[in-house]
Amino acid sequence: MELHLYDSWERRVRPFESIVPGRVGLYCCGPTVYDYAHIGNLRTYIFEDLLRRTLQFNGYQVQHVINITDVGHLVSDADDGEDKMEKGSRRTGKSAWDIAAFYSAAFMADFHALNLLEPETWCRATEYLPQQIAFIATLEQKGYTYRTADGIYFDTAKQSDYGYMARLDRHALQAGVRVALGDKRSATDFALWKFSPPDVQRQMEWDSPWGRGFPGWHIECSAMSAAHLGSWFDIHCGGEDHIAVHHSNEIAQTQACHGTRLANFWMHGYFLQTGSEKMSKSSGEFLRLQTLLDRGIDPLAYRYLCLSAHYRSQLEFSWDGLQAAAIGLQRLRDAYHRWPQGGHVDDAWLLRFRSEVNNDLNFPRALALMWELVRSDSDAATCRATLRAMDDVLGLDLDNWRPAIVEVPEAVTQLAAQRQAARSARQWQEADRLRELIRASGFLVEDTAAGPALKPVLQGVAHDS
Ligand SMILES: Nc1ncnc2c1ncn2[C@@H]1O[C@H](COP(=O)(O)OP(=O)(O)OP(=O)(O)O)[C@@H](O)[C@H]1O
Ligand SMILES: [Zn+2]
Repeated sequence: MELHLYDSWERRVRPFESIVPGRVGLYCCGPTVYDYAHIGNLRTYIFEDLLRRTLQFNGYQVQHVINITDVGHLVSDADDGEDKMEKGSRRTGKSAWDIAAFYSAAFMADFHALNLLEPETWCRATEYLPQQIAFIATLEQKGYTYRTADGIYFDTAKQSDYGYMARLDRHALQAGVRVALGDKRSATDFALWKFSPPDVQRQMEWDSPWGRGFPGWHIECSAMSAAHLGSWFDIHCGGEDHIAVHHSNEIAQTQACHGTRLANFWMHGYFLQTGSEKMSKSSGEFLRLQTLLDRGIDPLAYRYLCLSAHYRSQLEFSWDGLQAAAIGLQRLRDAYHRWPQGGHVDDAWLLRFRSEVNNDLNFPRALALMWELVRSDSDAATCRATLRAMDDVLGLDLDNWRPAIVEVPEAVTQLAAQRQAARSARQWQEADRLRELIRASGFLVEDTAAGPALKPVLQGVAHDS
């Protein structure tokens, strides 16, 4: 099956063809580095990584760009809140520049722990001021901007199809608007350049033809994606919340400046939810990847969990779900490493796998197919080689996994010895009681030909079934 992807612009799954044969330009909106990423944010990057791996699996060379938002993302979409970076600076007592460096590094650590492929380019908004200023100047020349007391704004009334991707009803929106507009002419208008406030010293600010200040959040992505991929490239991604505002505004600016809607395909990852709410930094439970690590959960178990839900459906987080994913991953690793090396990929299985992932990244089905292979009576070496090929797309890094060396506590060793003695004396009930005590201490006893062996519960799960 040829690759088919859902395009939020057309709101349908359609065949994917790259603009330049064999090559794909992919731009993903990156983190705002004022705090740690939560695992909801990370779900979106996992989806984008799966997209990229699927493109590569289909033979495309992918030019992947991710930006780092280190200025201009205001706490409110209405352009009247504080810059998240300056707020983060107050919260931590460090400079905005320092927290940008600190949280970028933390983000990179999460990124690598999830086995996400390194993009060709990371770009920081603060390093692209000339490009953003030039973009705004062109919009001004073309008559799309106006000035207020606090900045330069984009005039959305100049575009009859503003907000098309979100199917925004601008008139209904305007009539129902409750927020103060300030000097804005319309609720959908957005800041391109904000002036530094006269009374507060900003840490991040620059000179511009309009006065000292800083760029709006949306302009950075239009300017940086165009700088690296041109003003018409293949795929632009982000989380579902970006459809209505951030991406609608990127499209509006680019249409005005370059006459394109920036990307041929617009793709969006749906939220990780806690209860009925989006996981977010400001509300609900804020779970970091480190929180999972602290509980002894492998980051790749979270990746596995994300594979089990389609990217266009919301995923409700639960510890039970994550634990089930950890067990599934461990069983897979055990199976993979039990099988001998030296086999050949079974093309028929791989073709079936391809048709699942090529069907708008249907990873839940691809995962099910992979389990069908694991449970099949195919030759073991062939299974290993085929699973290895599938893992190029799944990214579970099966090949590099090694069992952790876990030290068995002395008390557990003693319980195992007592159990062995009970077995020798044919005291089966006592032996079972001791087995349960050992399990409660986090270990399983396996009776092998060489005598009893102790394994940590998670590692031993595969043999339990
Ligand atoms: N709960 C979530 N599930 C999946 N993706 C999310 C979630 N929340 C945000 N995202 C996505 O994460 C990416 C990074 O967003 P960013 O760093 O700007 O955080 P944010 O949107 O400010 O997060 P928050 O709303 O928690 O403050 C974006 O693509 C965004 O759409
Ligand atoms: Zn963006």
